Amino acid sequence: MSSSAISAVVARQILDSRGRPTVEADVQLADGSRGRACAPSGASRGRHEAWELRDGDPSHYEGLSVRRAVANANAELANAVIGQSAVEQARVDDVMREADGTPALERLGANAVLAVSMATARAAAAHRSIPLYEHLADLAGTAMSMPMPMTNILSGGAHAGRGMDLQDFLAIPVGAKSYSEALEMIARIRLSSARLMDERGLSTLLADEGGLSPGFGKARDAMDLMIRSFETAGLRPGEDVAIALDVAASELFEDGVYRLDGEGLTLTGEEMIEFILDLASHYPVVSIEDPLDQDDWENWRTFTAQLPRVQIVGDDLFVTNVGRIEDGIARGAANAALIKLNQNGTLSGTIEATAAARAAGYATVVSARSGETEDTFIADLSVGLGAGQIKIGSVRSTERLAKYNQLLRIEEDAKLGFAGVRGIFGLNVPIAA
Ligand SMILES: O=C(O)[C@@H](CO)OP(=O)(O)O
Ligand SMILES: [Mg+2]
Repeated sequence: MSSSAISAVVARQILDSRGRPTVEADVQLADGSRGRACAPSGASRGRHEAWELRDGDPSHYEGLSVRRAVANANAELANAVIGQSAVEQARVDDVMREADGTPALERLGANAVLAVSMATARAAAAHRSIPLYEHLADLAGTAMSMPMPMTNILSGGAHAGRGMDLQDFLAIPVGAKSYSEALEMIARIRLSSARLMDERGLSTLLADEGGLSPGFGKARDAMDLMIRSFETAGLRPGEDVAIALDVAASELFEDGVYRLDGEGLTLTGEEMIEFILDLASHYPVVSIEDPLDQDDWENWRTFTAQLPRVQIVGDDLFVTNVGRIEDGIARGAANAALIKLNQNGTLSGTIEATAAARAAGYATVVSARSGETEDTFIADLSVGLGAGQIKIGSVRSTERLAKYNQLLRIEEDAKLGFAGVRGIFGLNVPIAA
C-alpha cells in the first residue's frame, strides 16, 4: 500500500446550523495523514441537484436523520475507496460514483459521497504537507486568487419564513482593494443595517444565514434599506458597494406562474422579467441569481440578453452540473454559475463544472448552503479554483464566519491577488494592484 493510500473511512451523524442532522466523514491514509469534512444542506433546493439521502419523512426529526447515509459511507463507500490513493481525487470520486451506480447518487446518498470526497482532499493536502487551497488549485490546474464576497444583508424566501418574496439581498463591496477590506466594508454595512432597523422598530431577529428579515412586503423597501445601510456605513452605493439579488424564483413558481405574495402579484414569465428589470434599473444592481424558474429556459435566455452588463447567475438552473451548464451556454442562459459542492455530489465533479463554466467565459461564484457546519472547505475551494467570487451568507453566525475568517488567514499566508471587481461580470472598474 502506498503512503497516500486510504486506509480507513469513519463517518458519523452531526448537526448543522439549522440543528438538522448531516454527514461528517474522516478519511485516514496509510502514512497517518487525516482529513475531516462535513456535507452542507440547502433549503431552497433545485429539482436537479444530487440526492441528499435522509431516513424518512423530513417533517420529523427521525425522518431528517442521515443514519443510512452514514452507514453507506462506513460500509460501501469505505470498501470502494480503501486502497485508493487520496491524491488521485478523480479516481476516488469515480469509484464512489461506480459504487452508487445512479446519476444523482440516490442509492448511497450525495451527502455521504461528498463528505468522503472532501475529506479525501483534506487528507491528501495533509499527506503533501501543503494547505488545502493549494492542493485544490493543483487538482483544478487553476491560478489561485482571493475571492470577492457577495454577502447576505437581508433575507426572505425559504430562509426567513417567506417574510419577503426574494430570498437574498446581498452587498458586493466592488470598491474594495483586498479581501480583508471587502470584509470590513461588509461588517460595517451589516452593523448599520441592524441599527437602522432597530431605530425603525423593525425586528432584528436572524434568518437562516444570519441575515436580517425585516418582513417587508415589497422588494423596493428592502432595496431602500440596503442603500440607507451603505450610506450610514459611510460607503457610496454603486461605487464602493453594489447590490446583488438571489430571487430564488423556483420557490415562487407554481402552476406556470410566479406568485409574489408580499408584492400582491401573480406574474407570467414575461411579467416576472419586467418586474426584475424594473427593480434592477432603479438600484445599483450588479448581479442577479435565479430570476426565473429552474426549467424556464426560454425566459432565462430572454432575461440574459436584456442585461448584458449585469452578472446573471444560475443556481437552481445549473445545479453545478456540467450537462446543465453546457445546456445553458448553448442557449445563452445566464452568464455566471453558482458553484455548490453538494449540488454536484463530488469534488471532482464540482471542479469539472467550474471549468465548463469558465471555458465559456461564465463567471463563477463558490457558494455555501443555508444549512452549514463549522467546515471551512469552501473558503479554500474559492481560492484554489480562482473562482473570483464567494457567497457564504451573513457575517452574523459562526458557521458563516468560520469561512470568512478562514479567508482572512489564507490572505495573510498566501499573499495572493484579489479577484476584486475584475471578477464581477460587466463591471470594469480598475483596482490597484
Ligand atoms: O439559494 C441559495 O443560493 C442558497 C444559499 O443562499 O440557499 P439554499 O442553500 O437554501 O439552496
Ligand atoms: Mg440561490
